[in-house]
Amino acid sequence: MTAAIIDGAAVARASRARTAGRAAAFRARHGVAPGLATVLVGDDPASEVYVRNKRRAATEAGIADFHRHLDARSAPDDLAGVIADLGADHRVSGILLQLPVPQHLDGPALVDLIPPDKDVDGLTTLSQGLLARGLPGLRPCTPSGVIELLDSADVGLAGAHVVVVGRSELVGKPMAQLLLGRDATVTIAHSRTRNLEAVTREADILVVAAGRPALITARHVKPGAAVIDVGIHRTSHGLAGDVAFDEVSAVAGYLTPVPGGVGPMTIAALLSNTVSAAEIRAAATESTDRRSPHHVL
Ligand SMILES: Nc1nc2c(c(=O)[nH]1)N[C@@H](CN(C=O)c1ccc(C(=O)N[C@@H](CCC(=O)O)C(=O)O)cc1)CN2
Repeated sequence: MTAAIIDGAAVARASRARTAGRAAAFRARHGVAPGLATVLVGDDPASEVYVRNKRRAATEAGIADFHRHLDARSAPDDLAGVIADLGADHRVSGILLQLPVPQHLDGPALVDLIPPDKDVDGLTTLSQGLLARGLPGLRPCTPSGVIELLDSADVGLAGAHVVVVGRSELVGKPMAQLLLGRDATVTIAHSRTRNLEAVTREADILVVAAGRPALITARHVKPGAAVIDVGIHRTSHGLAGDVAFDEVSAVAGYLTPVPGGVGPMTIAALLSNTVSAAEIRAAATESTDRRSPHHVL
């Protein structure tokens, strides 16, 4: 068997085109574009690439760019001030703090300073709680992108056994919650899981976000399973994922490549969340205006 390769770059392009249409409609109706603020602290080269790509994709989709770049030695208060300013700025629909932040800063605490209605990364404690409760809210980008990839390939989720390898706040945990919301049977495996191979071989769908290059080999995969590789590593041979692509493609039914798989979907989901945040805020403002005494008169 040779796996069908799920082309994340193509699915992301289609998603971004839909988002651009929504951004144009928003602008036509409200006279202002949705705005995305990217906050980068320090000069980690990979983070610089990701933020540059996010800003370029946002601009191409008709989303206004509000970027802040802070020195690696910035104090927590400096960052808190920047986030507060962006939170109060009506032109800014969404704010993201690029992760990881330098070690002396508390990333989760800083993320929690982002106002919930501008949390386009879906990473604040409130957004994650809403997701866990199945309530409406902005969802984390990479897990949303994975769901969109699976849907694009018509891989059924309801009743499927999905094994998620990795338990990070960024991917593993919210991934499991989103899958539960789609009626999948979900197992989370992690670095302390015994006999990983036996666990992953049970999966109809295997989502790997372990942060270890080539962790998943052909032996870990049930024939015909869908394998989604969230990992991204810069190796001497170029970019690679958590999945040994060549050998797994001989066993799996579906497989995502690295690059060109989940990564582009993360950015597509971010843009979609940004326009959603703008739409939700505008609708809330309109309904407040309708209830104000001026409109009654
Ligand atoms: N605030 C956040 N920080 C981080 C997130 C996140 O979702 N929010 N995720 C990752 C990194 N990330 C987004 O920031 C990200 C990673 C990879 C890609 C991507 O498009 N990858 C390309 C290859 C690009 C390259 O490196 O040359 C691909 O896989 O094809 C986009 C976004 C950690 N931090």
